[in-house]
Amino acid sequence: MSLVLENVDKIYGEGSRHPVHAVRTMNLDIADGEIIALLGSSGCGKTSTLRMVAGFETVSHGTINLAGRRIDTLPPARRGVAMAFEGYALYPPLTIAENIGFALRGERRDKAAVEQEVREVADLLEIGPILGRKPNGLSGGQQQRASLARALIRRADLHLLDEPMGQLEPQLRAVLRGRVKARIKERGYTAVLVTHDQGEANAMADRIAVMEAGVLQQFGSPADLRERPANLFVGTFFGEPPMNTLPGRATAQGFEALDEAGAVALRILAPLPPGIEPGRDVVLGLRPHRLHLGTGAFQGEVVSNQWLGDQAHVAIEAAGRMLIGIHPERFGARLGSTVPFGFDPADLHVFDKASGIALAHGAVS
Ligand SMILES: Nc1ncnc2c1ncn2[C@@H]1O[C@H](COP(=O)(O)OP(=O)(O)OP(=O)(O)O)[C@@H](O)[C@H]1O
Repeated sequence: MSLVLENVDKIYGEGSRHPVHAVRTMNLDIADGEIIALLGSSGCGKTSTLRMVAGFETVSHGTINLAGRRIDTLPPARRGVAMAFEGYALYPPLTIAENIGFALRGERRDKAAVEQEVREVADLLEIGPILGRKPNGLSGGQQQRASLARALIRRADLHLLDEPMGQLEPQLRAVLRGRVKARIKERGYTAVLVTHDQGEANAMADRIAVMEAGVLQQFGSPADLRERPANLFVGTFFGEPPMNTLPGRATAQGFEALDEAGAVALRILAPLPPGIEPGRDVVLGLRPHRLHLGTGAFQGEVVSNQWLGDQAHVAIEAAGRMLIGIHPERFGARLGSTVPFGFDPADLHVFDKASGIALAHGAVS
């Protein structure tokens, strides 16, 4: 069901001497059947946001609506929300199967049908063999999957998943991401996933809400965030390795990238995108896979050259800055050697230097 957060704030200790403003004027409009991820570094406010939706934290200001009904004033049990939370305890006296099936209790379902559904969701999460065991003595990863199974088995208006696979090994996590996503989509659930792992957000979410310091920076599809980052924070936070950045200035002929002393280090000849006037202080952004190594108008010194098995990551020092380029094959250049490099100005992202707001993507046509 659709979930709408309107002007939501979370202030811990409001009115006290040291209030913490954890979430600031958050607006999110999530469509029925959509999976979204709240993505950001530790302390950015994603868990606080999720806990307000679940009802474990009060909303300081603003409203939350689920399926057109206001829920922020309701107790958690009446919100129609299923949750898998880090440390969201399983009941110790019950077996894992009973813990998972417990969620279906109120639904007056046939016992055999419940058992079959428990078995199915347990197989999906690779915990079939531990269904008869009690939570104590199980690994963190097993308990986490049981908690996730308990949430996924419920037909709720909304599913909230807080770092649901954080304790699993990378390989298992990669397999389960796909399965969990398929299950959510098959059932038409709406889900909010909290993660600090952009790989997970990319793999599972239709849209990603990037947060920093309690503020929503951008809410868009993974492709939007990659190709049209709203600001310099999203540009450098999202994408691996991070976007290269070059402080510079717009000129009548294009852009000048400046070194740390403020001297012109690179001249990029290109017509200015509309809305950017000569003299504007900017930061130019270039994704590493758009930096061409071994060819181009510029020169840089190789400071590292790593072959990752399927691509090379090469760091070069140019314009007094460190730039990273991705090369699809081994790049045969020694450390300390000087190599040509270049890029298409159409691949540049241009940000306003003072505010960080994006001015243009694909600097020229
Ligand atoms: N109960 C609380 N009382 C006071 N401050 C809190 C409380 N819970 C969280 N905070 C603060 O609110 C801010 C946001 O925390 P939150 O847990 O929402 O971030 P997060 O992005 O989920 O981080 P993490 O990934 O580490 O869980 C942080 O500064 C945190 O210290």
